[in-house]
Amino acid sequence: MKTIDELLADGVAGKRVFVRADLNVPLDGTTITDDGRIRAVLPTVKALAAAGARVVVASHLGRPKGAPDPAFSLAPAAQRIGELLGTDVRFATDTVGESATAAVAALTDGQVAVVENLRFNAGETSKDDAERGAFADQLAALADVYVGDGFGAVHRKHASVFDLPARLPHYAGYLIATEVGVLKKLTEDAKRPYAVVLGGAKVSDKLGVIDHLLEKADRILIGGGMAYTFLKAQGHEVGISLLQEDQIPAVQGYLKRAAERGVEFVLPVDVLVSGEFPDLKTKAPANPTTVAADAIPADQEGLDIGPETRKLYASKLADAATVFWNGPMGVFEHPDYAEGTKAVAQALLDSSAFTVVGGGDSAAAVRILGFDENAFGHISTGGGASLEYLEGKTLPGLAALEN
Ligand SMILES: Nc1ncnc2c1ncn2[C@@H]1O[C@H](COP(=O)(O)OP(=O)(O)OP(=O)(O)O)[C@@H](O)[C@H]1O
Ligand SMILES: O=C(O)[C@H](O)COP(=O)(O)O
Repeated sequence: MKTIDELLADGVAGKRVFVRADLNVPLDGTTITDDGRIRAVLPTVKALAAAGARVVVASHLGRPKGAPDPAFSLAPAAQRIGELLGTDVRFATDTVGESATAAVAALTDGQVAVVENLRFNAGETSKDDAERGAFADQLAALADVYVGDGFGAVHRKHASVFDLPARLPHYAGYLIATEVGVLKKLTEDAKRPYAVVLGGAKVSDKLGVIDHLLEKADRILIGGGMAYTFLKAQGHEVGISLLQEDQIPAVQGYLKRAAERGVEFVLPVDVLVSGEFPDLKTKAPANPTTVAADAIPADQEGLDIGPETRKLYASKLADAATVFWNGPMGVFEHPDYAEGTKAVAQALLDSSAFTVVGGGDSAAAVRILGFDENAFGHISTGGGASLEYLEGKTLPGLAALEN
């Protein structure tokens, strides 16, 4: 993989450089609640701008349906980049249309433009190679060089991640180089005991990694939305909790293999439940009830791990030498459901393990809950991406940079 340092050494002054970032940040309306992913790509943007490149930053945000949707505009992210750089940043109100073409044409050496959400275009995420390719052609017209630095999206075979680098000279940015360096160490040389904590909401995306982790980890702790598919697989009722029904046989297989291999699977023993999802805007008191994990009422939803589970998980992490954590333990955005995530973060800090926290929401949770991000070994900007890397899968966005 060629890195941005080689590009800088060759000289980029006057060249239009397309930076594929992951600016998929959590938003409360138009307010960014955690700008970690924006700060993570700044070293690349700054270095290019300082070298006189005309920088075109592009990203997805959320999962709009292939058409413009103001709720997913990148405008707040563009503004934040400008604030952090201390310069004016142009914002194009489309991705490859008139506004983008004009914004890029108006760039002078060292200036930065941000184009609108890549996923406002159906071609970005299309499964059809030709449709994706056609969109990649339009993106390619905006630039002379491609720098891949959206680590959080490298597991997506999307036009800007996979097809565009094939059309332009391409390099890996600083963030991708750092992320890959740390995760490589984890796959090749994890000190034992190696504990993995999995939670979050993108359950179907993330269950598959367990198959691989059964070969690598000594302990697997399950929380967040993922826990309920495991509890159901053990024969417990989970009420209206998040459930991946079609994965139950696979999960039963994981539990069986773990027992055979001596890998310890740790599941919640108690959970916080409620009849309704909390209001994340008003943060009105949710008054959850604590119930045993095998006694979730039919009309209730599990939204955080309970106090006994918090203690149990802390004890299972205390003597670990390596911990990889992906996915919050509960709906941490609401204070009544943040204790499980806080307890795991604290346990990581209390242990002397090398700790890697992976995932946009997990990293945001750590910072929003007031922990010092520098106290962790590494905070990865990629959730699904870091898990698929650990699985040993070929990631389209990395493969494209290697070719
Ligand atoms: N029990 C639960 N029920 C529903 N949602 C939950 C539950 N526990 C956690 N969540 C939600 O999971 C979300 C984060 O999950 P996600 O899988 O996206 O994490 P991530 O890996 O850190 O992020 P990403 O994959 O986007 O980088 C949070 O918004 C949180 O509210
Ligand atoms: O949040 C993430 O994990 C990345 O930004 C990728 O987003 P996606 O899961 O919507 O592709």
